[in-house]
Amino acid sequence: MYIGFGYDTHRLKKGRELILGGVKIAASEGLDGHSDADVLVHALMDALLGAAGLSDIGYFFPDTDPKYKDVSSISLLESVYKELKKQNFSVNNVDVTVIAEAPRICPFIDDIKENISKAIELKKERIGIKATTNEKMGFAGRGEGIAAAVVASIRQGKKR
Ligand SMILES: Nc1ccn([C@@H]2O[C@H](COP(=O)(O)O)[C@@H](O)[C@H]2O)c(=O)n1
Ligand SMILES: C[C@@]1(CO)OP(=O)(O)OP(=O)(O)OC[C@H]1O
Repeated sequence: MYIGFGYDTHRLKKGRELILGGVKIAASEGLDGHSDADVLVHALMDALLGAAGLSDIGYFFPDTDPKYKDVSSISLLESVYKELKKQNFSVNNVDVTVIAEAPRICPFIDDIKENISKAIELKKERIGIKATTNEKMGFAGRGEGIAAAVVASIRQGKKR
């Protein structure tokens, strides 16, 4: 069994859509980035790549490549999962924490789980999604951005 950790942050900006875990969330600002800036999925990809000893998302999807402009991060997650499968890895479980002062993430957790479940062939029961505010402290607390931290466990061999 292998464990990986991923962490990412993106700045909030007016005129951008807010996409978290592949779910479009109505909000006055969205996350800024070269891609769709889905901070949750970025942290998840890094956790999976880290567990597999496979570098990071910047290595696989450089932000200088026009191919990734506004790309759906869920589609990148599918590619990451393909890389893992090539090396005979399967995912045991993933545990996600989103740090956001707003909006509330709770109502979207089931849809987020659904998207992740499809992308990495993992039962929804093995996907943890949580959210916390930063109690108004720091960049997340001031509403300047959103952060996500993910722990993932993978194994080499057949899926259970
Ligand atoms: N963006 C967020 C932040 C929090 N929640 C939910 O509220 C609970 C309390 O948050 P605290 O930061 O005050 O501990 C948290 O456990 C989540 O259930 C949320 O949905 N979205
Ligand atoms: C997936 C990528 C692709 O440009 O997304 P970005 O929106 O640039 O986000 P960041 O987390 O700064 O870097 C990861 C990139 O590889």
